[in-house]
Amino acid sequence: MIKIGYLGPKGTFSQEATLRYIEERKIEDYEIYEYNGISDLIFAVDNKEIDEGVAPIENSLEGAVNVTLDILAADVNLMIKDEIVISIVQNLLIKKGTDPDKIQCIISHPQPIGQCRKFINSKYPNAHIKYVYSTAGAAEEVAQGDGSKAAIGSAIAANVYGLEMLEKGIQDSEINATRFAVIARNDSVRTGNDKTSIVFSTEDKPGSLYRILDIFNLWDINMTRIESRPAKNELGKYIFFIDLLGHKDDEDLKDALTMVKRKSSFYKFLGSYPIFA
Ligand SMILES: O=C(O)C(=O)C[C@]1(C(=O)O)C=C[C@@H](O)C=C1
Repeated sequence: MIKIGYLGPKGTFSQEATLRYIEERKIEDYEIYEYNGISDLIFAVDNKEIDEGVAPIENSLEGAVNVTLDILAADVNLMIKDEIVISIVQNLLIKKGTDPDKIQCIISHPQPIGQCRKFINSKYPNAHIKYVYSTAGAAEEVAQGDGSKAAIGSAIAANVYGLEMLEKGIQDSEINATRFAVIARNDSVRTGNDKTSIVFSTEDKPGSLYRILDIFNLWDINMTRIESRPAKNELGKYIFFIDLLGHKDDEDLKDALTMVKRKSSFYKFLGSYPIFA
């Protein structure tokens, strides 16, 4: 039996991604666990409370989910064993029967607030913005409120908390997708259609990042993502997250990673896993 966790409460996009993962990978024997924050979720995998955590890692409009990247790089020794991509439609949710003109506060997770920046600025430029841990948590708060608050979240959350969808599809672009990483204590075996994630930092010398990227060029390895985050020890120092096509057991990728490890001042392997089709 696999214990799978996600960012709750019910009605989050993380729940949708988790159900999609279970269906896609035909997982039959499982138990579901809900967490109030992404960090709680990842630490629950680390301390073996659960086996796998489905955590958002990047969104096509708002970019990286920093908390997921930072914890994977610095705080745990876990791996990505799978990925799921779902389309995200954001809606403005209000308490049923309340006056939309009375909205003074918009509540959501920071990612959806960022995904709906244009909508908020044009329609509710004076609203107070309140950040909470998840879209479903925001919906729950609106359901319990006096009608002065609106949440940004999914149609499922509207349903779960009995809210009205005042405006549908309010994200800045119709194309909006979030990639979730399935975080576990081990990664996955080679399927022939895989991706590999690593994080590293380079020495503070001219051309050091270039020399690492050139390894992928020489081995003809396709890079699908590069993201930098502060190294957190000094302003101007960074760590780099890179996704590559291939599996750690592919000869070329294995050789390339050995070289990267040698040329970097910090290196951590984050897992090989099947590409979400
Ligand atoms: O709040 C939720 O519904 C979540 O599942 C979190 C989260 C995120 O952190 O990116 C997941 C997908 C969407 O991009 C918006 C919010």
